[in-house]
Amino acid sequence: MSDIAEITVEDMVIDFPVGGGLFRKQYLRAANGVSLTLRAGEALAIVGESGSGKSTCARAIARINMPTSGTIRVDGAEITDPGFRQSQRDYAAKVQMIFQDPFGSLNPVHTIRHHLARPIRIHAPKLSSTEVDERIIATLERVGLSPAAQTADKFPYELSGGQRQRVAIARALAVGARFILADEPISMLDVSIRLGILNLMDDMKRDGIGFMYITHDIATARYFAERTAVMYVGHMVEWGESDSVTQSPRHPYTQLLISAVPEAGIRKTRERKAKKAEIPMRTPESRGCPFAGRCLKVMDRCHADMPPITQLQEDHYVRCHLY
Ligand SMILES: Nc1ncnc2c1ncn2[C@@H]1O[C@H](COP(=O)(O)OP(=O)(O)OP(=O)(O)O)[C@@H](O)[C@H]1O
Repeated sequence: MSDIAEITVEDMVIDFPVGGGLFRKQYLRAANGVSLTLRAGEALAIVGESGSGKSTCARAIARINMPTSGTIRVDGAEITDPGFRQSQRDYAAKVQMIFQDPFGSLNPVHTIRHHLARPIRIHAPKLSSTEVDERIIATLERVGLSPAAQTADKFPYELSGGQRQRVAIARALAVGARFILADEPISMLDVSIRLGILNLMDDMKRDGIGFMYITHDIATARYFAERTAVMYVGHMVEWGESDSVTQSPRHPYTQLLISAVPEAGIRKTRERKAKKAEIPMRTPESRGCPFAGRCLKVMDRCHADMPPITQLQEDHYVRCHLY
């Protein structure tokens, strides 16, 4: 299977059934009209609070969730199309997810060697035992876990959180991942080691790996990702080049996220500018801007109509009736 250059999501909607009666099912709309592109060698950060649909979108790209509508294309070929040529196994090798809790995805009774050998054998059954071992050692070295031979013989509990996340990254690389969907990969790690993981992933971009970097933290999005998309309850509200989105945020929700970032040397966060309100649950029947209930600049039409997309700069877009 050839390398993937681009994964494009267009107008993706994902509904989950959440109850209702026999004749009238109720659905939660976890993603609505999501369109984004992941490119080899680049990172796209998806930023938003809990429940904004970030993981749901990543799971759809990993083919764990099926979109209700919309398309996901890999170099132009639609992955939900029955004629899609790549097998599920090939695709799973090239597009891998890593998660917040690296310990959760590692079995405490097996060594790191076992954790890497198993997926390599599944995805490359023709390799000899020596070749499998060589690949394990090379990959552990690639992610900075040296001496690799010693690390390979360790059990997950003998590694720090940061080292475990490196093992998770190694496992993705070992089977030939070209895109990594990283779901809050540093949020459970000690602050002192977060930067090391971000730098490793940054380094991997130079080898052509593309990232979807899911985070609550817009400050790290700017540090690591070339492009940033801000999501609120299933909707992309602002997106584009990370510097532009984070330095000139235009959507009131992006402005709120930025205002919550503590400035260097200042302990207190700046005053948050938004109404206190419950994060709404969207359904297929919901109308208007999802942020209307919290927005200080809300207008009548915000409750009635979803704002159209406005292009602010070459690579900076917003969905807000103010523009
Ligand atoms: N399988 C499911 N069935 C029903 N609802 C779901 C399912 N998966 C996700 N949801 C709902 O979809 C919405 C989006 O969830 P999702 O996990 O994608 O958000 P998130 O932005 O990744 O949040 P977090 O940062 O907490 O991981 C939430 O309201 C969640 O409860």
